[in-house]
Amino acid sequence: METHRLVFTEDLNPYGFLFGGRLLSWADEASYIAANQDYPKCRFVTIGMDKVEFRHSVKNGAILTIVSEQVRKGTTSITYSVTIYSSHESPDMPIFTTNVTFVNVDESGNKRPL
Ligand SMILES: CCCCCCCCCCCCCCCC(=O)SCCNC(=O)CCNC(=O)[C@H](O)C(C)(C)COP(=O)(O)OP(=O)(O)OC[C@H]1O[C@@H](n2cnc3c(N)ncnc32)[C@H](O)[C@@H]1OP(=O)(O)O
Repeated sequence: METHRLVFTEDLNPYGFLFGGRLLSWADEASYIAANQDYPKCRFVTIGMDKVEFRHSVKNGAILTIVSEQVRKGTTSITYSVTIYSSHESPDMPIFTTNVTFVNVDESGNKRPL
């Protein structure tokens, strides 16, 4: 699944670049939407995100492309890779990558098979 975000002033940190927490939130949300589309009957919560590194600062006005793809299916969990590109950088050079894992839970919050 591919989605986009436009970086606004309210997304920036005090130095004038995109706040890292906002990027993590968008990565989580995009992969959640992908998982929800792939498994519409499941109720997913995020259990973990792999190591994250911020090696490219992102400026105001950048259009981000967020690509989420399923990379692993377990018993109760599902993992999505998230790759983010910026319109201010080369189109073949991601500015951020990680994996996000979700667990399928019941109405009481207990894990259950996919
Ligand atoms: C009525 C109204 C309806 C409204 C409808 C609205 C719909 C609109 C919804 C929007 C919603 C957005 C959703 C956002 C997503 C959150 O923001 S969720 C909020 C943050 N997350 C949480 O609160 C989850 C808290 N964690 C937990 O409750 C428990 O850890 C869980 C999830 C029940 C799992 O139980 P556990 O005993 O800790 O799990 P455990 O057996 O260790 O591992 C379970 C699986 O996870 C894997 N795993 C464990 N740790 C890790 C790790 N660190 N990394 C990767 N995998 C791991 C295990 O390998 C295992 O996989 P399987 O082999 O079964 O496939």
